Amino acid sequence: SYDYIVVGSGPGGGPLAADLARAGYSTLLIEAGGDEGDNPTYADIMNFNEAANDETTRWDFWVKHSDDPARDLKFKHTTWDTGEGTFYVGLDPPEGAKLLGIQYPRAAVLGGCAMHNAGVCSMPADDDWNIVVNKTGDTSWSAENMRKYLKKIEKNEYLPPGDEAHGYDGWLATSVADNSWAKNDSLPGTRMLRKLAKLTGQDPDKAADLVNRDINEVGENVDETTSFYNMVTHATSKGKRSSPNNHIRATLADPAKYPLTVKLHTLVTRVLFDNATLKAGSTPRAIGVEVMDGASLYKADPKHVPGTKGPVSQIFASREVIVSGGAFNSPQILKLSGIGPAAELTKFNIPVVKDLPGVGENLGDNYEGSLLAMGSAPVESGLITLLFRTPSAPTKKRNIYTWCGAFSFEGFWPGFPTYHGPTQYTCAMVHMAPKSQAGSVNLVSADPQDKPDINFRFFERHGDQDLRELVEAANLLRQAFNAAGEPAAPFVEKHPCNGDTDQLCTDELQTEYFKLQAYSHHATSTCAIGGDEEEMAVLDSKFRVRGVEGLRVVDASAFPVVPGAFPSCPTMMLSAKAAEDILADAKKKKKKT
Ligand SMILES: Cc1cc2nc3c(=O)[nH]c(=O)nc-3n(C[C@H](O)[C@H](O)[C@H](O)COP(=O)(O)OP(=O)(O)OC[C@H]3O[C@@H](n4cnc5c(N)ncnc54)[C@H](O)[C@@H]3O)c2cc1C
Repeated sequence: SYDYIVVGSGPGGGPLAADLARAGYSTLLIEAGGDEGDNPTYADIMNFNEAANDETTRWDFWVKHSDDPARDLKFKHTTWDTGEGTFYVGLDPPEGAKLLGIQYPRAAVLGGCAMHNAGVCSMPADDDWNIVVNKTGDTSWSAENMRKYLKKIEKNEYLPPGDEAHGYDGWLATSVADNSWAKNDSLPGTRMLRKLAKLTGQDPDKAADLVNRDINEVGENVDETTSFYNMVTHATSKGKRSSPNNHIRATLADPAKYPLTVKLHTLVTRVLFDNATLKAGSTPRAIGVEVMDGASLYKADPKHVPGTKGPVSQIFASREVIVSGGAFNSPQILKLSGIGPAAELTKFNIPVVKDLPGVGENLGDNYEGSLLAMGSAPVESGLITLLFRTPSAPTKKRNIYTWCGAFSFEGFWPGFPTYHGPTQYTCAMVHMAPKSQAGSVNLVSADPQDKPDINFRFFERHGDQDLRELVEAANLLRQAFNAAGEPAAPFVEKHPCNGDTDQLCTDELQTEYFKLQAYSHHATSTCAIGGDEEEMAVLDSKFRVRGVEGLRVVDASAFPVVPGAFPSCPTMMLSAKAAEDILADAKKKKKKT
């Protein structure tokens, strides 16, 4: 038995387990994957695409983008199982191929998806934190207060010490790229940068300095500021990935001081409750978890061998169980444990412990799309990172995070990305603050090895508006391409408008393109924090599962709305906050006894 059991070692659960152990509590961290911290595919941040494709850790979720199968079949990276041990990706599958869906990779490994992601570290808009204050009245969620958690975890390697907005002694290294290329006026990329400056109301002569601006700065009207920035990554300045894996390992390195135990290759199948608390009129109390031991037991793992099971056992926690399986797995674990919409649980003969209709609902994600064009010659340039607001955005806040460079990024499928040749040039776009969070994660059975059914229902609510904003962004970015000048220009666009076949690049054509081809990889909000009066609230502001004792959810599923453009660093901040909240409760309980 342990004081705490944490399920899942990603940005939500990993740092939390380490922090609880560092506070002296015996903590068990259970992770379905292994530890690849020393594997260069994961340790070197530049290998992020290889990492996301790697079978060692990959969990494949095959998701839907809508309730309309015919619409989803038009997604050009729809993936099929050929039955011959290979995938077919595209619109014209071979006969007999079995439809899998749209790939949504996750990493089952110590450190979670922070071990295969690109490491982009970006603060959300203040409103994305403040919404929790507005919903729950808990002022500890104010953007101002949340900054202290970045300061606590960050080991900033890109600003001189003393910057009030940042931390320098934490476990999470942050760094930026060398953007000195922008000072070279003869580069095609620099000419594009200057053009983009003009298009977005910035001074072209200041662009070479602005590309070094701190994207995680604080200040007046930051969220309304259109500007170039330097992209921050959670990696060291030497290119080594920094993630919860580092914090966990550093904690394990001193077992005499920190009582942390990590159990790898273990699938948590459900949360256990004290039977005495399951009677009518009592509040159910979580007392532990049931686990199945073994690697590759979950069917999202491409290495899973059908029919394989592992020995099942029970592990107990004297204080609390914390579920941190991520936006797909946390709601699945809760539902398998009897916490979720009663009708869905009953359908699968799962005894209802607590009827909570919000579990697995409210799934949100940023819409992503890209403008890809082929130059006439390779485009010499570094990355241009720009945050801007498109004209029809309903608030004054910037709504697009874009990064442009000589790469291609068109979403996810087995073997992504496509290399289009040395002249490829892309502006990748993250559309922030999506106005629809109508997605869901639903059980397909009561079998914990099964993957759930995941449907994002893209553009279901206010979709026309979000699509308009994406088209506006593409129209603006397109104007910068040919500013590159010869020999890089002229460019032939591949999408959203296909320069080889489309006579006219209309807004209608682009709207249709983004509606069918948008993709995403920042899923959140399926066990959302909400106010006492909100029927769909799953958690209170202290991460406690409503109506249950001894159980919290701490990961990206707790955010009521998608936090800004990139959720990894915000989730690690949320984790640090959860540790503080849990330890404060533990202190209170100690005083009482
Ligand atoms: C390809 C890709 C690239 C990305 N790039 C970026 C980026 O550059 N910047 C950014 O900010 N965000 C990025 N993200 C998103 C970001 O990494 C996630 O939002 C973040 O990792 C979420 O953290 P989490 O703790 O909620 O979940 P996860 O990171 O998914 O961690 C959950 C952990 O729980 C484990 N687990 C799940 N179920 C069980 C179970 N039943 N038993 C035991 N263990 C279990 C999993 O194995 C996993 O390790 C990317 C995501 C992907 C997929």
